[in-house]
Amino acid sequence: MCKVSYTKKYIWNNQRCLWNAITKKRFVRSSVIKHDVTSTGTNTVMPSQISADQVYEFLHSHPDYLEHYIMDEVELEQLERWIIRKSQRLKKKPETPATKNGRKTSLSRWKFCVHADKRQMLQDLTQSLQLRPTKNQVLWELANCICSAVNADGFRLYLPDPINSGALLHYLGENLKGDRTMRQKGKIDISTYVAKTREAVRVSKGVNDSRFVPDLFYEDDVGHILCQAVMYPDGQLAAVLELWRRESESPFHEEDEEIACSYLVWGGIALHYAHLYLNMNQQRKLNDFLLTVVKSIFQDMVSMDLLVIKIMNFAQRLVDADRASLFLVDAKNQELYATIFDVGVDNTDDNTIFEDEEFTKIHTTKEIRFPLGTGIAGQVAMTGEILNIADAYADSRFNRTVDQLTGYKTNTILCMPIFIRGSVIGVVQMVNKHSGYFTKEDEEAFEMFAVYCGLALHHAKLYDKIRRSEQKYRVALEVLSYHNSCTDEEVEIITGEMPEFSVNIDNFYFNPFQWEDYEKARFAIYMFTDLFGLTRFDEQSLLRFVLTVKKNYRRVPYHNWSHGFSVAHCMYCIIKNSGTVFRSNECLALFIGALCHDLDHRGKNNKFMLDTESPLAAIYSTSTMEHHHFNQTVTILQQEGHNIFSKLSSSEYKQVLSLIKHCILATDLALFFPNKAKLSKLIQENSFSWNNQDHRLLIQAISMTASDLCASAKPWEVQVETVKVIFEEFYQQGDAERAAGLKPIPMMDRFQNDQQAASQVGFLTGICSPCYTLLHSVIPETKPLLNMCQDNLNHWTNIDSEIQQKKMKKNET
Ligand SMILES: Nc1nc2c(ncn2[C@@H]2O[C@@H]3COP(=O)(O)O[C@H]3[C@H]2O)c(=O)[nH]1
Repeated sequence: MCKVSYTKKYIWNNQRCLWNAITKKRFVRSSVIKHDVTSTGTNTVMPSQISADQVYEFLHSHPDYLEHYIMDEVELEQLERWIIRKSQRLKKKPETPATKNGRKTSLSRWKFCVHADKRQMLQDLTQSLQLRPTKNQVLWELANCICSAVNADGFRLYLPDPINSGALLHYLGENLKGDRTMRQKGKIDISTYVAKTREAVRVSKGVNDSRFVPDLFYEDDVGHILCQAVMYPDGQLAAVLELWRRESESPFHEEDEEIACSYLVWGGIALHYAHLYLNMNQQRKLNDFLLTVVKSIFQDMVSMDLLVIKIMNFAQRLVDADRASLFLVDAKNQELYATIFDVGVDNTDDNTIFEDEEFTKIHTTKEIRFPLGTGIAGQVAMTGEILNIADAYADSRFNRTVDQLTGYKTNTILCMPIFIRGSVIGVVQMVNKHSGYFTKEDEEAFEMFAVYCGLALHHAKLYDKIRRSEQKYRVALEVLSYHNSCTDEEVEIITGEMPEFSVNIDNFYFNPFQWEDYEKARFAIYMFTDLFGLTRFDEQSLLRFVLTVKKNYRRVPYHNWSHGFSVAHCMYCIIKNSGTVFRSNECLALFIGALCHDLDHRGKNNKFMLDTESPLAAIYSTSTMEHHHFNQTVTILQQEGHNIFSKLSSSEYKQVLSLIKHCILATDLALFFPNKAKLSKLIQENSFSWNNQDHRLLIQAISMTASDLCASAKPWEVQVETVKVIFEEFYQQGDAERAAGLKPIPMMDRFQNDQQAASQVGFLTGICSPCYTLLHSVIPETKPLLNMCQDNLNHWTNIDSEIQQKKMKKNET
């Protein structure tokens, strides 16, 4: 007690002395300083003069005094500045460090160590992260730094076992080894203790510590241990660092612990940022990859299998697996079979894998097949749940036969189901993680890849289906074109000299009904030749074309070959009688357009197609049938030996085809009304011009409608004959509508046939008469059409009046 108070007093006295000597006066070694001391304490005895040598001597022989002084009086920042300055001086000029028991003291070693500058340490960490960007690498570097800073002889780094919670794995710089957890009669090893408590532990051999198992010194040579927890800033355990010194060295001190601690604080931050950096990097890579995958799904439609392999390859590198396989479900046989098996790691750069077709070795085999439910893959396929297996051979579900077959040893497995529309279509398997086991993060990343695998497979299946239906479509088209094309015999029949026609067909009064179908074909060929000659056209193609067109009109009551022919005939008369108003290619389009304008008509109108949701209406929502008629025209032209335009230049061909489309679409009565309004306006304003392309298109469209409705502009007998078949077709549509649960309009209802005359009056008044009036205004030579239409209208009006009178009389009686 007495000694203690003496020491305190002694220290206090000498502190005062030193304080004055160092801080109040200029301190020059070996010089004498005159010094007036003002006493502030009653016990103080101060020498009036003190030399620098004396101070130096004093401090040298009283290191404890110096330490107390520095601890009490020197600011931490000042202390750090000294340390840095000192370490920089030492870097330039190495000094022999002070030794204690033949080795550096902990504190001095820290000062000498280059890592005393923590900035340097952070730089080193960042650099190592760039070289090997893994979290474990940062920890490894950090451990090396601390080991060097506290002058430990070695260290062991333990990482939390991702699968076995609470257990640790020994990290050897590259890989993880074994389960570190050791338990013995309620005791655990040091690292597990530190992991659990997060307390730092300093212990030396021979010291019996009841907290740990006795075999804590795993190597004979290890004499002292300093074990500390490495934490993330969020308080999670990143690792446990176990530093050790040989038995011959001094034990770890509190300072060593503090040094390590200070490094660990910085290291924890570095680790946190490393984590962010890695995450960001990985996310960027992932985004780039997924973008490429999606692009590839839409662009490389044909190579979807390759895409699946690429996806797997990327996933494989992401989870660091040695092998990857894809098994597909064979639902019929309740089996799984390997389509992609044993894909090795591909080391190509992520950006190049999509350019390199031969990027990976792929073994595809159908020989690896096993029942659903067998093995890990079978289990996943059955349950649809992910399996992460740390030790395949210890798992009873593991199917060893595949290993026996391949000679490859499976240790760890990550197996994921692939779903398409809620059902498992296959499983993708990652085998043997290069270090340790597949983690929760691996599972999450892999899950997303399984989704993309599913997407790619789904697309592969869809494209396969499309390819197959394309082939089927081709076959169907071949069959169809065989049956829908004219035969050589048919061509033979109409080949040769055109017979002399006893009638003058160049007139609007011509009755198409009096001729047989073949004769109509002959007339059609004649009209074409008459209009265009045969110098620009191949005769054989023309024969085949006309005969095939004839064949492609269905045997419906009205919209049949007769109708097609009579419309072409009317157009022929318009062209013939209108002089040179239409240009050659326009005539070509008008005539061929008229001949083909109702190809493959089914006797039902556009509204019916829409109402009954026919596939045609799904393809063309407006002018449904007219689009189809044009398509049929093109299809016939494309058949072998049918292209009547083969001698035209490509620009002429394009122009004629585009005009044909315009002409055929114009036969949709829905388009007549706007066309009528436009042309009426032009005529009223007297601004119609044959030099204006739009006006020309307009009059072509009106000419098509006029030809299409020519039955109403024929002599009365022809009109009556035609109306019979028109209404028969209308009634058939009405019947079909009724059968489909729809209510037919009165005109199409066979039970309201007394409406025919009234309907004709309406039709001729509202549509036909305005059409021929307009046509007559622009092409006066079409006057007969207008006249006949007017005649027919008068007939129908009279008939309708009679019917109305009869009805009225009937009602009166
Ligand atoms: N009511 C009535 N409609 C007709 C007559 N002639 C043609 N049509 C209709 O007019 C339409 C013109 O285009 P489509 O040939 O497709 O179908 C035709 C028929 O629906 C007719 O004399 N009377």
